[in-house]
This record gives sequence, structure tokens and C-alpha cells, in this order.
Amino acid sequence: MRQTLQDFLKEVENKNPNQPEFLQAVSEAAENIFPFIEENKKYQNQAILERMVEAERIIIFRVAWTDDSGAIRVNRGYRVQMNSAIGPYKGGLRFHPTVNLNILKFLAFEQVLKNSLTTLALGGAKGGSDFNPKGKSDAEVMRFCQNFMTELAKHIGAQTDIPAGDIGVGNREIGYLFGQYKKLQNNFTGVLTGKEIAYGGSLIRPEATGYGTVYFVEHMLQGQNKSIKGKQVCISGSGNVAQYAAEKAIEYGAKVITLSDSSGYIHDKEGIDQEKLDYVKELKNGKRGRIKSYVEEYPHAVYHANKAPWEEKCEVALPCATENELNATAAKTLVKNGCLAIGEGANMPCTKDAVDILQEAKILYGIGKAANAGGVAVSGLEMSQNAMGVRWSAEKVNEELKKIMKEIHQACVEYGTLENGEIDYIKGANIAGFKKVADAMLAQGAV
Ligand SMILES: NC(=O)C1=CN([C@@H]2O[C@H](COP(=O)(O)OP(=O)(O)OC[C@H]3O[C@@H](n4cnc5c(N)ncnc54)[C@H](O)[C@@H]3O)[C@@H](O)[C@H]2O)C=CC1
Ligand SMILES: O=C(O)CCC(=O)C(=O)O
Repeated sequence: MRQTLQDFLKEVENKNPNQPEFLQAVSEAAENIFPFIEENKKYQNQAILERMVEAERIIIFRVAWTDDSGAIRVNRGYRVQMNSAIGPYKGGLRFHPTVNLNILKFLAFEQVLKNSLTTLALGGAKGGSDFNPKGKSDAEVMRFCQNFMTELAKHIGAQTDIPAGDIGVGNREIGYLFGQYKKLQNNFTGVLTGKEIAYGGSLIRPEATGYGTVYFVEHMLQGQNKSIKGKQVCISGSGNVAQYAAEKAIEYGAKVITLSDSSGYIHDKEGIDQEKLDYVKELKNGKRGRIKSYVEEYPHAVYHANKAPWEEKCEVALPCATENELNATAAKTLVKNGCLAIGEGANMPCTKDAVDILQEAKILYGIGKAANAGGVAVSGLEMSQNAMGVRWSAEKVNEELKKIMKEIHQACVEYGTLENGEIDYIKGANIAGFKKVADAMLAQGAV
């Protein structure tokens, strides 16, 4: 008798105890992939899903560094190299105190399916450290990054594994990491993406995840003869993804009314325009301040401490902060308030209960592995530019990004359209992402 989905998930749980987010990500995908394998003989008896949930390699290492007072500090560094069936390992680095193996395995698993959806040849990985850049001086961040890279450099390379940014890893950190890699290897190469333009970065990479999320949401809405134009939009987060999701939504004529950070959210009922957003960019990227300062600059706005923005009425919700930030209560409020579409800028921002409520209510559900794939897609374009020694214009990269987001949307429609004509974007993304990786794994044999 063949294994059931429940047996499979039980086995994954037994092998990966105390890793709830990893299990959440695997179950969400397996619920769609398992029946697909049952229906397609060629994927049976090949242990494809069993292999996909087991990382090809995990590297865990000590990172010792010296703080400004001269004290030695110790953090833990990781790289989870999940799957290289369709291309070299690719995925971001996260520096945040909550980083552990569970979180990075969930992110790496998601990354495999996401990277497959981009239409590019990118395997999946994720890495990072429990180091907290918040409150550290530039010199401390630099010393941490240098020591982190001293070990990581042994395991990555432009044809092997190409890390990028994620939470807590932006321009500054990528620069320090790149500088150390180059010094150690004596090799100027495209080993990281998200680099500054001055040393091989791609135009539009900073914007790509947020812009791509809005492009994806617009495709979903257009499928129902609607548009984001004129809609009220709630965004969580105020980092890289949130800033550029807001920018594109504003450009498309939407009214963005919230932004947040881990301490609370701001509600600007007049709408955040480009000028206000430029203030937020400087506040977060330049001054490294907190979002509550927004109400000092714009006193008509209201700050809500220790709350998430989902209680505000909106037609489009873009969770762009972190995993499991949108729970069942928030989902019920969004449904009650007439929300039409969700675009997940963050990775797995909705809890399982929230997903069920939103799907039950038939809200258009732009799942993260599809909706936020624009970031890694433009990372792939940065790799191509580095390999060719060229720089493309912002217009060209943006056009490529638009094309890729359209193709990802089409793939979701192709594999996610139900018998009644409705589109299950979760199913579509999981199956389309799985199929390409599975075909490559079949071709390459049991390795
Ligand atoms: N940077 C990228 O290209 C991509 C990022 N993502 C995902 O997007 C999300 C945001 O990443 P970035 O914007 O790059 O990071 P970032 O470090 O630039 O910003 C993170 C934002 O989330 C907020 N945040 C963190 N923890 C929070 C919490 N517990 N509650 C509320 N807010 C919290 C922070 O205050 C900050 O505003 C993450 O889930 C990341 O994995 C997904 C695809 C690509
Ligand atoms: O650009 C990249 O390589 C990775 C982006 C990322 O970490 C993500 O898609 O979650």
C-alpha cells in the first residue's frame, strides 16, 4: 500500500522535531503536490518529495567577532543548500535574532519552488545568522560580516551558491560580505546579488520584490476585470519589500494607508504619497529609525503600538514584514472589511488558519512563492549581467521583471484553475514550481 499524505507529513515531523515553520511550509506544498504525484505515474516511486524535504547540504558554523568595547561576541551562522536540480543554490541571507535551523529550512524549501517559478535556472538555498544588526555600529556590522564570510566563502561561488539579502541584510551588509569574499578568494565575481551598482549590481534589484508583488496582484485583479487603481491598500513592514510595494502601488493609483515595523503600525488616512514614502525610506534606510517617527513628521497620521495594520479597512492587503504575521483574527477582519486580494511580499506571512479563512472567502490569494518571486528573478538577471560583463538599463530590467511576473501568473492559472473556473493560486504555484524541479531530478537520477 502506498504512503498517504498524513504518513508522509508524520515522517517529516519525526525527522524534523520542533521545526513548526518548516513543517508548515512542507504541509502547505505537499497538500497540492501529493495528489499531483498520485495522478502522474512518472513521478511515482521516485521519492521526489521525500528528497525535496531533505536539504542537500547544511552548513552550521561559529561566527566570533569583536564589538566596539573590545568584547568577543559569538553568533551562529548557517547556509541551507536545499536543492540544486535546476541551477546553482540561490537565496537570501537573514540576520535576525529569531534565525534558527527551522526558519532557514522553511525559507530554503519555499525558495526551491519559488526559484523554479521564475523561469530561470536557479536552485534553492537560504542562510543567515542570529546576529542582530539593530543597534550595532557600522564597524560592528562590518566585523561581523567579515567573520561570517570567512567561513561561508568556503561553500559558495558564482557557479555553486549565490547568496543575497533578506531581513537584516541590505546594501550595507552585502557590500561588507562581498569585500571579504573578494579578499579571501582573490576573485572579483558575481558571488552575491543585491550588490550596489558601483561594483556589479543590477538596476531595479532593490525595487524588484515589492514591484513584482504589485505586478502579480494587478494580474490577479485584472483576471476579474478589476485593478489596484483607486483601491485602499494596507501594507505591513517598512523595509525593502514594503517600501517598493508601496511605491508601485502609489504609482498605479492606489491609496496606501499603512506601514509597520515590529513595534507597531502607522495609519495615514490621507494616503502615503511618494514624498511621504521618500521620508520613510530615509528614516528606515538612512537613519535606521522606527516607523513611529512618521507621526512626528506627519501629525495627522496615527501610530498604533504593538498592533498589526490588518484592522484598517482595505481592498488589497500586502503583508511584507515576516512569517506568520497575519493570523486568523486578522484574516476574519480583512474578509469582513471587503478585502479583494492579498499579495504576499513576505515569505509565508499568513498562518495556516488565516490561509484557510481567506481561501474560504474566495479572496484572490497571491501566495508568496509566486507573488514575491520578482526579487530573486532580478537577482538571476544580475547574475546574467555579471557573467556577460554588461549592465542593462532600468527600463530593460523592469520590462524583464514584468514579463517574468506575467509568466508566473500564467503558470499559476495553468496549474491552479479548478473545475468551476476559479483559480487556486496556492495549488497553481506549488504544482508549477514542483514540476520543473521534479523533472530535473528525474533526469539526474537518485543523487
Ligand atoms: N528582500 C527581498 O528581496 C525579499 C524578501 N522577501 C521577504 O520579505 C520579507 C521582508 O524582507 P525585507 O523587506 O527584505 O527585510 P527588511 O529587513 O528590509 O525589512 C523587514 C521589515 O519587517 C519588519 N519586521 C520584522 N519582524 C517583524 C515582526 N515580527 N512584526 C512586524 N514587522 C516585522 C521590520 O521592522 C522591517 O520593516 C521577509 O519575509 C523576506 O523573507 C521575499 C522575497 C525577496
Ligand atoms: O535574491 C535572492 O537571491 C534571494 C531573495 C530571497 O531571499 C527570497 O526570495 O526570499
